[in-house]
Amino acid sequence: MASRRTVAIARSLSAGFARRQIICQHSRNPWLQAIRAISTSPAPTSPASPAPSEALSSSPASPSPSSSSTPSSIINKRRTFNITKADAQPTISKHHKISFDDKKISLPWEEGKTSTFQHIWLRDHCQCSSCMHPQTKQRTLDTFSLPLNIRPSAVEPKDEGLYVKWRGDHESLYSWEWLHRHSYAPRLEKYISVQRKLWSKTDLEGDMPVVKYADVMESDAGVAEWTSKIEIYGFCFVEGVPVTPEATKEVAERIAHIRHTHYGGFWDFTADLAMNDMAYTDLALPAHTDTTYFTEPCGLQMFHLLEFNGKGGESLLVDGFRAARILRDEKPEAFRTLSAVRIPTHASGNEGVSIEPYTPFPVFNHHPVTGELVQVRWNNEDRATMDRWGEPEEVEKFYQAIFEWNEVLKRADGEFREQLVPGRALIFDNWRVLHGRGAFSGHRRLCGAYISRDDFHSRLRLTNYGRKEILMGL
Ligand SMILES: C[N+](C)(C)CCCC[C@H](N)C(=O)O
Ligand SMILES: O=C(O)CCC(=O)C(=O)O
Ligand SMILES: [Fe+2]
Repeated sequence: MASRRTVAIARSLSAGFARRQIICQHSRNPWLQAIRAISTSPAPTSPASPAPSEALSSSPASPSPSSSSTPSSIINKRRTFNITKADAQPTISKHHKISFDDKKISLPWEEGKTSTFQHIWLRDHCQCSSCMHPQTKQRTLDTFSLPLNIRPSAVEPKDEGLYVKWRGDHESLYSWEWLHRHSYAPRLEKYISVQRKLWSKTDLEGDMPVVKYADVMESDAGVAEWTSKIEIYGFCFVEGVPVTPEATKEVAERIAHIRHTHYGGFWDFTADLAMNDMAYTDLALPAHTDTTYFTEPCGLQMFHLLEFNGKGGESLLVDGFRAARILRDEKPEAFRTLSAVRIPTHASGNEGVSIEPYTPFPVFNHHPVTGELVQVRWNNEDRATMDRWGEPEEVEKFYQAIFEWNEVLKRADGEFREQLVPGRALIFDNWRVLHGRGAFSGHRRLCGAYISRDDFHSRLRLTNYGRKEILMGL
């Protein structure tokens, strides 16, 4: 645990060349203190480079058994998953005075903590309609017209919030809730958000994420339920979808516009190699995530089986975040390797298409500040030639790691298998859940679409928390 500013220089296992990354851990800032650069940490031999288990301790990939209870915010009591705040409206202390010096304002909260805000920061974040465009919510204030040493001439608590009169006469009013929410010194973590449920096959028995077509089509409350289930479980079925590509497309578009790729927008395909990709064959596809060859892989993927007259073709889902946690716990070395080694990928089966990301990415991608696992990218079929290594041992180490990862992915208790059926569409989070299908014979027609992660996230938050709540957090 870093008690002062620590700079850890981690030599990563990157395929190709020795990269150096500087990871700063600043003890006084709880946000930065959480920095755990898993993806670049060397073996946990020095105290400055935490073991993965420690580093992921607050992440969705590793809820500790004791903290796995579902927050009340996501219990589906009323069909929507409204956020609830741990606290009532924040109030300012009656016994302590708001004060300011030449640098900052100090705000003592009733709960006993005191937030300090520097003047330049506060003035720059003025919420008034001449500093922030009331319709576009963009900053219209010319930040650079402010004196860097700006100071208030008066500060006063009002019912609605903190009133500040600035030298030079501008007036600002910041609501208590906004101030509490954005307190950075210290950060006041009071707001709960959706927590994921990592699942095994048996966890899903009796707890299957399903929504009704009519609910999703009729109201945003239906979409709130749908998107939150996708967020919590990493996938969700939609029951009762009319068996046409048109109706399926409309369902997908209840979340957001479709992401076009070289496969088109909304796709509708059979095993005819219309596109040169194994998806368009009757071959088996082991668990994978799609579009690992994009700089930003598609966020959601939807499938709806329209026709099937044959044998086999069963679908497979595996919770990649749960599998990552298992690997981290059982084979930490493999987990570290796959958090660091960058795997080149490509899509080049089709004439006129040769796609690769701007840089190769590792299998496990972590939030750069919190260290939490945010994205799994894994498609062994689309892995390109790996011809950039440091030490020769890195090659063996890499193969060891992907063999161990493959073994975890193929454990029966993590595999949820189900035959898709017309009328029951499947949507899943392609950054978390891996999918596959068995080999098949006969005629099989599948349609579906991709949706970008950011568009999904926007819809998830707006339908579940409401615009007012979202804007307050910006
Ligand atoms: C979904 N759709 C049939 C359009 C394409 C499937 C693409 C599969 C590809 N190998 C990948 O991993 O991206
Ligand atoms: O055929 C299927 O069920 C899925 C194929 C696949 O992985 C894909 O289209 O991305
Ligand atoms: Fe796929």
